[in-house]
Amino acid sequence: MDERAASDGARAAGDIVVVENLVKRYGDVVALDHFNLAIAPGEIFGLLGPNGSGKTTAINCILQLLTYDKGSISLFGQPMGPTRYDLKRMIGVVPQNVALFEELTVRENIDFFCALYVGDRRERARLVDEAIAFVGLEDYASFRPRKLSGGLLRRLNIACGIAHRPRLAFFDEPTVAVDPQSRNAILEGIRAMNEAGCTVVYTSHYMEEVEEICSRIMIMDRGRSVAVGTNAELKAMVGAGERILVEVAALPDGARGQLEALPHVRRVTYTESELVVQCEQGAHNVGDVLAVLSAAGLPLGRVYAEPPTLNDVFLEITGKALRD
Ligand SMILES: Nc1ncnc2c1ncn2[C@@H]1O[C@H](COP(=O)(O)OP(=O)(O)OP(=O)(O)O)[C@@H](O)[C@H]1O
Repeated sequence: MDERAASDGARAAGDIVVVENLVKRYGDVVALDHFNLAIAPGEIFGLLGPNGSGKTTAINCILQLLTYDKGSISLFGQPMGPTRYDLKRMIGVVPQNVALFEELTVRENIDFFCALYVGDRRERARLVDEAIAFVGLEDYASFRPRKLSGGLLRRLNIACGIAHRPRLAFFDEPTVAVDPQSRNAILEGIRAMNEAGCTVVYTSHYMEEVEEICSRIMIMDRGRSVAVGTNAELKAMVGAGERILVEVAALPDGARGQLEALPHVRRVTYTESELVVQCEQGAHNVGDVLAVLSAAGLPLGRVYAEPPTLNDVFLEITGKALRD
């Protein structure tokens, strides 16, 4: 992995994806607003942002599926353009919406997409077998898509996108509406692909997934990058620490004021019998919080502390939650 100053997302020599000052408008809507992105070979790079933040638009511009108003894109160190089939051949795409042929079986669907890249029939048969095994669809190879559950369809969609063994693969929200078993299979598959040398760009609005598999993460909002770094760097960037949650039937103003006055407390919220105390990084305030509540004579329910999440980072930077 490269040693760039991770928080600024600046480009480095040898980057496999470089996007500079990309602007994309749909009429009056600015979907990408001077968007910059730099990804090193070997990364699993996460694009995390709420619905409408511009993730799909960014990917579709990079792939030249959309025209854009301004900016430049290079892939594998070369300028990308609509007719750069030499570069497109090295790319795999798993689109957000499942795109398959209903009249073809699982194996035939994968073979169809793989044949767009690989002419040799024998080599293709091997690649298709590997892709089927890779997504765990061995028992369904002769099924037609209508016989498959949502999770299995997603796995087939992935196999179609990666059977030709791309050097760079884009996954656009591949786990939306899938069961936990398929979700795990998808994430494990992406990890295995990456370990075999494929650079991965992964979009999601699920922070847990991005935290789990990505080497670096860009947080997007309103068509812009608002922060870039490793999971730990992003959390350190905003100084968010543990969050203490306490079930308590009431929170009198006096107790609230005392909690807010504790030295490392950043924010106190109370809704529907749940008190949430957001602390600064490195602060361990559970004892202090409980002391205030006990002194106020408040009977407590469950008490637990959570480490900071990327939602806390998003909240600190944008003032709103990643998922409303
Ligand atoms: N074809 C289109 N015509 C008009 N506006 C569009 C079109 N596609 C996207 N947009 C708008 O551009 C912005 C970015 O959308 P985009 O789909 O790229 O976001 P996203 O982060 O991928 O969201 P999601 O997670 O919902 O896919 C949004 O405001 C969206 O409404």
